[in-house]
Amino acid sequence: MNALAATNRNFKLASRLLGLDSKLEKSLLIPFREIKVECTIPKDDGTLQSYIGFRVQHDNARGPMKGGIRYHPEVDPDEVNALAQLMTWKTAVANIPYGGAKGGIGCNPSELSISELERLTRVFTQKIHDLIGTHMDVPAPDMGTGPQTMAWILDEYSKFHGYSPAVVTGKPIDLGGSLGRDAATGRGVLFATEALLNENGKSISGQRFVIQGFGNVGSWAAQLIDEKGGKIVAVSDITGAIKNKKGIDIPSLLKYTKENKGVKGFHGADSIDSNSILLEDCDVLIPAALGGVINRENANEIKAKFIVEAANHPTDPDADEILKKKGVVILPDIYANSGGVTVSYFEWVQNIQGFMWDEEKVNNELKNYMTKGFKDVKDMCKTHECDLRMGAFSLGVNRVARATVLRGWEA
Ligand SMILES: NC(=O)C1=CN([C@@H]2O[C@H](COP(=O)(O)OP(=O)(O)OC[C@H]3O[C@@H](n4cnc5c(N)ncnc54)[C@H](O)[C@@H]3O)[C@@H](O)[C@H]2O)C=CC1
Ligand SMILES: O=C(O)CCC(=O)C(=O)O
Repeated sequence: MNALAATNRNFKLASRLLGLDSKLEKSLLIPFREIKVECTIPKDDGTLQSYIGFRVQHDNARGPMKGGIRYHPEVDPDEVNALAQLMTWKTAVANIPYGGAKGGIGCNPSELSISELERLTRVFTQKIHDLIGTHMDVPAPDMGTGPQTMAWILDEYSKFHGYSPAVVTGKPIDLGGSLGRDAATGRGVLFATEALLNENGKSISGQRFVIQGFGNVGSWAAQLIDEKGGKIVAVSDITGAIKNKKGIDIPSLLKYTKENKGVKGFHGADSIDSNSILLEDCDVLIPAALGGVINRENANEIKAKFIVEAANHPTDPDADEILKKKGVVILPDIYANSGGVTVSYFEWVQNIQGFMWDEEKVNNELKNYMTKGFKDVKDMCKTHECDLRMGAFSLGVNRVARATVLRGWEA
């Protein structure tokens, strides 16, 4: 099932649980605005190359639209639409005053030089600068982008609108980025996993983890889980997959991946087939890369007891059904990976106040939000007698529906 069909399906199930008016349901599904722009840049060899950039602004009932920008060859309009919609429910689940958006450029960032990436980012910003802004739509990093990408957007945007640090989050600290934002999604995954395991009478220490993806989210989650005594038995990224039943030495792997640009060839573990990473024996599986990776083809073979969705929409609805029957508990993306956008919110607040928080305050506040989010999701599960995904969707959809109605919706 494609990402948009899967996200729409989950939304509709939640809408039925809540008994939403059918016209309101339809209106909540339709994006506020979809932007598609042509971005042509000169490559380093002087030839011209064109790319397509997208920004889907899904909903702004609760505040400015918010969400990352992804650079990946598989970026397409349906996927960006789905990701933008997920941001709307995610910011509502986190209870931060934002709507949802997502953007992306169909490109392979590993095949572009730094100066080509800079030109592409600046052209994209020139094309969308009138449609983003501190109180309109605030981009952030996602797959294939990072603090440097945000710095270029900030600089290009500021040429048109004056210096505007709060137009993007996930910036370098020197440009007003927040302490703790780099680690925030991984740290949020840690807090979310702790909440789930504690509820099931377990703790991080002593559990075996498998992580797919070792970029920003996966590597921070691995580091923080390792520090808490969790045993990470397998890890993969685009270069390959590795396994060590006794537990991978994560500090050494972090050092190795910095020097070698991937996990492939790491000596402290055996190389395994990348396709089998999700099927490895473990207690907690953390997909932290692409969407749709857990599907009807492999769900039956998954051995984990818990899945914590660090990636966006890693599990499609067919797999949800299969895993539910197997008794696997899934902590859904719109709660589990909300630590990133929550600290983005703290960054935006700091920029607007012109006052910088210390890292301890950021991490403590993040823990408060993640703990409250888990309780709110569980309360919805109790009210509607549903699983965690529907608990999170009904929580998010209900908050957005209430804001929409208060702002003047009439059926
Ligand atoms: N960066 C953030 O703050 C947030 C990211 N996310 C989600 O987390 C996921 C990962 O994002 P980031 O870590 O930021 O991206 P990233 O670009 O820093 O890292 C992506 C990782 O996935 C790996 N990867 C790519 N294709 C793969 C494949 N076919 N098999 C195995 N690994 C593969 C890459 O090698 C890399 O290790 C995405 O789904 C993103 O939407 C969600 C919330 C916030
Ligand atoms: O930090 C943000 O604003 C957005 C992060 C994001 O794109 C996501 O949560 O999927």
